Amino acid sequence: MNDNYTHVDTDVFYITENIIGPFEDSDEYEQLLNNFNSLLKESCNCNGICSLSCQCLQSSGGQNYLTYCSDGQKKFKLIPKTNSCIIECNDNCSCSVVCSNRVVQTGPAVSLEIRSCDKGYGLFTTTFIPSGTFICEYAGELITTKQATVRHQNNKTLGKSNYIFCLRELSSERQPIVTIVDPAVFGNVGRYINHSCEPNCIVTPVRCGSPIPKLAIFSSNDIEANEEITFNYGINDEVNKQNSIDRTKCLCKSKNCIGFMPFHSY
Ligand SMILES: C[S@@+](CC[C@H](N)C(=O)[O-])C[C@H]1O[C@@H](n2cnc3c(N)ncnc32)[C@H](O)[C@@H]1O
Repeated sequence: MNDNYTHVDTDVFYITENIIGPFEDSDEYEQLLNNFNSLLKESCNCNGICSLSCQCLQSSGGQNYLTYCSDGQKKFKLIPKTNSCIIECNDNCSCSVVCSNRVVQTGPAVSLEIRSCDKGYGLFTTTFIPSGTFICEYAGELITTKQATVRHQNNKTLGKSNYIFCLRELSSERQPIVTIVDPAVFGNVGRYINHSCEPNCIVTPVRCGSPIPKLAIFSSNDIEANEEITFNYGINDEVNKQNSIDRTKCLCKSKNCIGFMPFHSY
């Protein structure tokens, strides 16, 4: 993976991809570890560049990315879908490493910059980013719901910022799949992305050879140079709009701001 970013503070360790969180004596941890050490069952046996019959694209419910050329370079745009299942070709596939179904695994956009702002640090772009572009992964420690609850409570007690992100999906058998990432101490450049009630990015689960999805951040609008990269930390979370007691004030300054940060439950 091509990722040359570094952290500003020395007490944060740079990782380019998710790592497994601390050992815990629980079934949930055992399952998490098992998934972390497993390979995704989907792979393709295409030759060279994949076509629409590629098994990974078929398992994704169709094409994931549109390929286009800009400034003489091959670029990719996320194709919006009703089902958000994205399976990229991976190390177990026989296709070329430059097949057009490998985007998130190649690493973050190169124009990102960590800057100080009114929310602490924030992530900005130094150049224009078109809508549908892969920005970066939100990578950190993969933790259980129990660990997330403990860490969240500790952060609250100590007045520390919370970095934990919880992604909920439904499997094809309608079973809940929960992925929790904490980049507070071990994380990549994605940990600097702040929340906005009117964001310019979305988080999409993307599977690249592992059953555990990467939390991939894509632009949902065109983003101008020097604009801050944001996503909504609690989209579809109805609790969001409920009482504001004990909630962190939101500083996103958007005209649709609900006034406080999304509620966390794991
Ligand atoms: C994933 S981190 C984002 C980067 C962080 N600002 C930093 O300095 O490292 C999430 C934390 O940033 C702060 N934050 C993010 N979005 C915010 C917003 N819209 N309003 C206020 N604080 C925000 C909160 O402290 C939150 O717990």
